[in-house]
Amino acid sequence: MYRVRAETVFSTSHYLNGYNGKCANLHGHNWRVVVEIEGEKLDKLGMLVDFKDLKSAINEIAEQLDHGVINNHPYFKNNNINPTAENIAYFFIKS
Ligand SMILES: Nc1nc2c(c(=O)[nH]1)N=C([C@H](O)[C@H](O)COP(=O)(O)OP(=O)(O)OP(=O)(O)O)CN2
Ligand SMILES: [Zn+2]
Repeated sequence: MYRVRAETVFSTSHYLNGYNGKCANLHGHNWRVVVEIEGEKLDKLGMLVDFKDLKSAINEIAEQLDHGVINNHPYFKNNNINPTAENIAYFFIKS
C-alpha cells in the first residue's frame, strides 16, 4: 500500500449555527488540511499520484476559503451546512 500526502494552510472565519457557546459567533482560525491518498497501483512513472498535482488541487480549494467567511461559500450557504472541521474536511474530499 502506497500513501501520498500533501497539506495546505489557510486563515478564515466561520460561525456554527445552533452551537451553544461562543462558536455561534463569527470568529477565525488558522486551518491546516492534510490530505492523504492511498492505493496499491503505481502509474508507468512509478507514481501513485503526482504530489505536485495533489498539492495544487488542495491549494486551489483552500484559496476558495482563505480570508473569507466560510458560511458564505455557496457549498455551505446553499446547502445549509455548518462549517465544522468535519464538514470542511468533506468539502475538500468532495471537491
Ligand atoms: N467536532 C467539532 N467540535 C468543534 C468544532 C468542529 O468543527 N468540530 N468547532 C468548534 C469551533 O470552531 C471552535 O471555535 C474551535 O475552537 P478551538 O478548539 O479553540 O479552535 P482553535 O483553532 O482556536 O484551537 P486552539 O488550540 O485554541 O488554537 C468547536 N468544537
Ligand atoms: Zn471555530
